[in-house]
Amino acid sequence: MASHPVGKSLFLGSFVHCKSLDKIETFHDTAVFVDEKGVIVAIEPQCDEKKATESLFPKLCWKSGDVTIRSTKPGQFFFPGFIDTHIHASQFPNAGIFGKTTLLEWLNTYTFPMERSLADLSRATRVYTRCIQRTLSHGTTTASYYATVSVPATNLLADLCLSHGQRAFIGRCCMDTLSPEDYRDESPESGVEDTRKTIAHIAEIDPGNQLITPIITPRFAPSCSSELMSGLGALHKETNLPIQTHISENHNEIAMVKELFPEHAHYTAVYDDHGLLTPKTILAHAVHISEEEADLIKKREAKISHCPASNSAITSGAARVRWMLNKGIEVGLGTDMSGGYSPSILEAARQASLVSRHVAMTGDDAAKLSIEEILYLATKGGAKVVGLGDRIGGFETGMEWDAQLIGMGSVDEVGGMKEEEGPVDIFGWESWDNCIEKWVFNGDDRNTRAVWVKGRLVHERNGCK
Ligand SMILES: Nc1nc2[nH]cnc2c(=O)[nH]1
Ligand SMILES: [Zn+2]
Repeated sequence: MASHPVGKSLFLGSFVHCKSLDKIETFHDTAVFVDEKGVIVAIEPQCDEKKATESLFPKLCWKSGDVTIRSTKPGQFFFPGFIDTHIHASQFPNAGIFGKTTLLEWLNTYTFPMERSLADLSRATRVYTRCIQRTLSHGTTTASYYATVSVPATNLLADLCLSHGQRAFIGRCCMDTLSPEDYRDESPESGVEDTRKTIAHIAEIDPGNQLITPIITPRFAPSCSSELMSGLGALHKETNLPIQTHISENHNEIAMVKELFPEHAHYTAVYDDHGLLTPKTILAHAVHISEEEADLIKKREAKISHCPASNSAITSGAARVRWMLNKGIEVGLGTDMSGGYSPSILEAARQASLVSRHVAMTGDDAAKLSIEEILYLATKGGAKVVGLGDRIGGFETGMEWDAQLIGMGSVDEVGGMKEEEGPVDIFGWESWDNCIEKWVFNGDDRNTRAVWVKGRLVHERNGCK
């Protein structure tokens, strides 16, 4: 549970964030002042606790007793919270289970049965609680979630994200065809009506969508009738709520779309022709989109969630992220758990690096993504994909404090490292850039010492302050 009420906070020490796609900015001996709404109200360089409290507090009309102070220790730095632009909370128990399947077999074998079983709310409570705890512990401060077809279970996911303090987009999964008879919407009309029920529930629990926002979620074109997609397109037009779906993940899926929707120019056009391709649309995967489709996505200002671990695990393919970025398409990272085996966006970032190297090995050396680029996709890029680019993803005055404290234990000559200090060996001679690289490729949730969303402490690793 979100353990602390939000008060004023002062964060001191070292901060790292992505200034742009190709630039990481590191600042030390800095003070970041966060007000009771979780908003960064001042950033002061060359500032220690004494200067902050004696000179800056009076300017902000802050009293020392009202402020929680957190300082980095050697080897620690604050980093923006990760944004998972595509994750299925309802598939969490299946993480790591995919055998040799590819998408359509994987859906029928593992995925639909698990999702259907969460109509049992006690089971859903266990699964969703653990999913939220686990993603928070990996530094995911914002997640765009698929839930299930069930309205009560989807609303429960919204309740749990709110109570644990995780920023989330909550999608009731819409599908009315080509899915199990007992796990689908009864009709296009009921699919839209049930989506409205989740929208109404979220309006009740979080009016103003401070933390939780509904997201219109047609599962993917093969499992949605044209009527359902039109209804959801109209719902988007009426509410201006965001949309998420899957696109062009797998060759058999694409062939199916061609067969089911022969009158549309291509897969992307199916969504466009139903009013579902907009600046507020998140398209997961886009592994096999054509030049023409990418140009249409750019024209509509729709966004792409790149899910590299999933694309390798269920053998979907290698998305051409450099090509998308060169076209000016906004791209973020998704775990796509449990197509992806891991709830960690750090893992997604390193897999994005490796997948880009596989694309490079097919002849386009420029395809390789740098550390700066993958961390940008994990934070600022993701923030833009979910429509929160002006609020989260970096440390700037006016932005909200969604952050994680990263710590890497040093290898001392006598005792070595304590287990809880994490899996990254730091010898003390590395540059800051090298430390960040080592964190990205060797780090895990043991390095994520604490996590805040909108100024509230939502996770703290035991025994590792
Ligand atoms: N990866 C993935 N692709 C999908 N396409 C339709 N449903 C799904 C899903 O649950 N996961
Ligand atoms: Zn997915």
